[in-house]
Amino acid sequence: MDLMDKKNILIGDFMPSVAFTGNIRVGVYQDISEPQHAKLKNFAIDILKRSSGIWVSELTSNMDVMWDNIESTLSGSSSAGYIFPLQRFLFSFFSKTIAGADPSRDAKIAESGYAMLDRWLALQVLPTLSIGILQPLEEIFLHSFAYPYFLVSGDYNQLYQFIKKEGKDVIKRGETEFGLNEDEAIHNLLFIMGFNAFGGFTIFLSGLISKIASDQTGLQEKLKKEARENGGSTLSLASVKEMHLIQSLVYETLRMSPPVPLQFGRARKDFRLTSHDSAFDIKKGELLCGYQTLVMRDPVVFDEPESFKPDRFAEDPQLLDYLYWSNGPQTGTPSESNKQCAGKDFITITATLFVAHLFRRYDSITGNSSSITAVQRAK
Ligand code: HEM
Repeated sequence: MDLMDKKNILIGDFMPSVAFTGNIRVGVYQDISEPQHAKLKNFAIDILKRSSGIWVSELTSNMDVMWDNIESTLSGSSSAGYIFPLQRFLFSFFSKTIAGADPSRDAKIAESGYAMLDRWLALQVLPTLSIGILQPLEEIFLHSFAYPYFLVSGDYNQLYQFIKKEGKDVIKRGETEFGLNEDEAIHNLLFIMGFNAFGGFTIFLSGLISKIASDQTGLQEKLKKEARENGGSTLSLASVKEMHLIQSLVYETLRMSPPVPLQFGRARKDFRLTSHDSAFDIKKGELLCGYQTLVMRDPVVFDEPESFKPDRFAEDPQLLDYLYWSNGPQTGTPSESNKQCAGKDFITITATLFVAHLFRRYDSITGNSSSITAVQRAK
């Protein structure tokens, strides 16, 4: 971090208006040199630690709602789209674990909270997203201007009021233990919950479900065996330590398809950037972009880098030093002195439990990148 300044460049040199976050620059946009970054990062890390007691029970109960929903659609149709059921599950799960707020206490939020977040997210990232429309039309019509906040202000205000009312305990801790004011605590909570957690997991888990559901190599049998023979009769955070193949599958999915593939940094000073075989002179103030999808397919590090090998990391755990999806190595520790994802460990644990729970519930699932076409309940 002594080389790179991360101020205001989460998604490149374009930054959405701070109106989207209550006119506050939330922690993710702050560089470690800014005093507020440490408070906000420690707040985020603390939230996760404190919710560890309810994490697994909330995860499994909300997942059951999601799978029930998908099964009920499948009972009357040949396929069931899973993106919206997945997002409903994520919204409810993260509201409770991150903000301590129960959506079932607010009918409108319980019904549409996930869609409100989708609209709020879309307007912020659309100017930087490639959605594959014929060029130059995409540049002209989608990427040439920032979208105004007023289009989603109604949604955001409702989410704000929901967190303010139902997330009182977490907000109070932000105030008393991390020196935040009420507004800073709420807007940062909403950002962590909505942008980082909900946004990141929507991309990550849809990719993971798709990979598993479309597999033709016999992987499901192996995952099922491990999920049922290890980790105790009730899943817990500790179960993950006994599920080496499922964990490795999760890492391999993050290696091949990092949910946040681009990372940006502005050079604090002149320096020389070296790779295995080249060197580049970087000038102070230049904006660098790291493309994780390429970095994590480095043939010098990874054997057959373009092949998806679910047991790759179980076979060679030292490769975790080169797994960078969280803006730092998987063996690193997120802290106030770096910009590594605060949720790094919870994310891989959560995804491992997601797969373990799936194979305790089902013998097999079939589907593609958006739909489930068949499930077979565990016999
Ligand atoms: C699959 C889900 C997730 C992915 C892929 C992901 C990925 C990332 C990445 C790549 C960054 C660095 C961004 C940058 O500065 O360029 C980041 C930062 C961050 N993430 Fe995550 N994240 C996920 C979920 C979460 C969750 C559940 C939390 C909950 C606490 C979280 C909290 C944060 C925070 C607070 C930062 C900013 C760190 C800082 O300012 O030092 N993320 N995340």
